[in-house]
Amino acid sequence: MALIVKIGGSIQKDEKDYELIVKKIQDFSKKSDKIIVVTSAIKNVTNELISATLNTDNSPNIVTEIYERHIKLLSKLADGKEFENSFKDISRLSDELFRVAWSIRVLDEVTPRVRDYILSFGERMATLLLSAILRSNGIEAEGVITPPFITDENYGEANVIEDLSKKEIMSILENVKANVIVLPGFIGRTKEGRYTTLGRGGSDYTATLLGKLIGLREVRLVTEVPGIMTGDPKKFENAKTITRLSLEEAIELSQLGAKRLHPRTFDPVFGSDMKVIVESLYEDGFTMINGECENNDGLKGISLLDNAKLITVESTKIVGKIGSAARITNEAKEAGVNIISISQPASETTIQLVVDSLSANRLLSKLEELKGTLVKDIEVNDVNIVGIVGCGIKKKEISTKVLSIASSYDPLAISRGISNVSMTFIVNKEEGEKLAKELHKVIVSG
Ligand SMILES: Nc1ncnc2c1ncn2[C@@H]1O[C@H](COP(=O)(O)OP(=O)(O)O)[C@@H](O)[C@H]1O
Ligand SMILES: N[C@@H](CC(=O)OP(=O)(O)O)C(=O)O
Repeated sequence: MALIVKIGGSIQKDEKDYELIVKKIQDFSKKSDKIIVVTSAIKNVTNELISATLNTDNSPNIVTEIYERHIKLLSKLADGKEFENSFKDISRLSDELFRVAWSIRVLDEVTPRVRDYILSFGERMATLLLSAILRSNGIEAEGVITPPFITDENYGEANVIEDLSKKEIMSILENVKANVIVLPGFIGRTKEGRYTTLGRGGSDYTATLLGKLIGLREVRLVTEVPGIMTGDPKKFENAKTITRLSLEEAIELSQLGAKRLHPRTFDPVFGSDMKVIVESLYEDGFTMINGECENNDGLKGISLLDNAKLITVESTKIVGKIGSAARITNEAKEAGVNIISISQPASETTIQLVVDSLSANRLLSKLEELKGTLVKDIEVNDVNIVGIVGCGIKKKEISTKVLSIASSYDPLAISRGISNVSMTFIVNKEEGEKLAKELHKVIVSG
């Protein structure tokens, strides 16, 4: 039976990492006759390519540095004919990237389509590098740099057209005879062949969606942390690995930002018996995601989003007026701003939206235009979003405990997530970390 193994960007930074990746693929090869490796861009490359699109003056320097990093790794980890051939392939791709970098420098303009084209080089170069390293270590591997998915033209967050993508993938599988196939995560292309991206963290989603389309039972997401943990280990010192998550819990945690997973990572698992395992390259420990809530499930994990704004739109003109909320949310759509949370009291005198701080100004300038007609006042507050996830929260004694802790932080809004397995609290910016840490203590102490 084939297996999908996703290799994250966090674990592709130096020679040692690649030695461990080779070993991991060799171990999997003993158990599976076909391995589909999905790779992310190497560490930090997507961020650097994004910065090239934002600082166009510096873009040729940024892409030169990216090229040199790939070649340095290749020269350390591949030799002879393998080095020569892959050096040529990576250089050819980099020439193309370099030409685009110069074009955006001259034009000083980057459309969403060009941005995705530029980002696509990260995963494509990583595919060439990783497959060359695997071959140099005696693994029969082939890299295919054409994205496996056909998508719509929603650049930056493209939607996969599943039936066309399935045909594409089946034809790749038929044509590639090697035991190990390396494919680029995160990217797709339109029917016309233009590059698209699936959204940040999209390689995890590539892996699970490939699993669904091929009909596989197991997808492994290999990263730098030993699974999905009770909290981000960089923020919560005593965070522990969560051994098992039901599908609903995993969906809630990924939506709330855990392990920087793409929010749709677990959608493909619905209605299938596929299990997803998140594991570390460096240490033991993993999280298994599959199945439904179990009776003894308690609280599992916490997330803290610490860069959000609460926008309160006030007006008596909203009261009882059909379509008011739609007008306001439409402004967000027009401004290209994702609404993280939305609420309205039954008196209908306010509508509250929580959005990412970085995009808040775009929405605010649109809402200002409604002043005098639909909107009377607009208030803006810096807030944190604290989410707690676990099937156990369905139990009254557990939800009461969580609510009693949260109530002492005077939450501005409280909401519940899918199948009732999460609670989210919007609190003032200064309170978020304290509340998250107190709730995390409850999770860790069991
Ligand atoms: N609940 C969590 N469990 C594990 N890691 C988390 C969690 N929340 C945030 N993270 C962060 O996610 C990082 C791994 O995600 P990412 O850098 O995207 O890995 P990769 O590149 O391997 O996909 C970790 O270093 C960790 O700091
Ligand atoms: N390289 C893309 C896609 C991805 O999933 O990366 P990673 O596996 O390193 O999170 C990003 O940074 O968004």
